[in-house]
Amino acid sequence: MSQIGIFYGPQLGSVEKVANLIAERLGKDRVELIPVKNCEGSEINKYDNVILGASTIGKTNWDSEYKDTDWDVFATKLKDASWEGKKVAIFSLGDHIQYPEHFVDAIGWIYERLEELHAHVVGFCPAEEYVFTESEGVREGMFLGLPVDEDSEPENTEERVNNWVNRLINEFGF
Ligand SMILES: Cc1cc2nc3c(=O)[nH]c(=O)nc-3n(C[C@H](O)[C@H](O)[C@H](O)COP(=O)(O)O)c2cc1C
Repeated sequence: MSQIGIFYGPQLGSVEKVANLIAERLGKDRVELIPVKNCEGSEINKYDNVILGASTIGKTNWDSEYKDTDWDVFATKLKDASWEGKKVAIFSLGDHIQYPEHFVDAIGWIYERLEELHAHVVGFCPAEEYVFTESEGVREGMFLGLPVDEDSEPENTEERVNNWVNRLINEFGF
């Protein structure tokens, strides 16, 4: 059994690229990559530690019946997993130039759901390392996960991922 499941969506874009980079840095022997499309929440139970990766796309409403993105559906299935004893980390792709007032809001949307489920979330990042106006992903000066901006500052992605993974290795307890 792999120890870490990286559940990510959508496929074929920047989220998938960053999911792969995180998997490489963690070491592919301890990681499995799972697209959230058509995935059941109970799949999460197979892993000791979990990473959830999403893009932030406008005003998606993950609570509604309206099913638009892979995450609209999967977010409603997080409650089907057992979160006890697991550690979970979040990353989101966003664009701090085009969407400075909603930068990586998806981090906040996912965090709120995990909070309701009493999941143990790790992998926070200092907000001062980013330029943006507002984000639902920030509390008390920290992003509640890793923001990555492949649209407007891709040159920072590798270093951001490396630093985050180094912290995660500690926080996951390897
Ligand atoms: C319609 C649309 C809305 C977006 N809204 C936001 C947003 O509110 N906040 C943000 O940080 N990025 C926003 N973005 C930027 C995307 O999150 C970014 O391009 C991301 O890398 C897309 O991931 P993907 O290539 O895996 O699809 C938006 C992009 C699009 C196309």
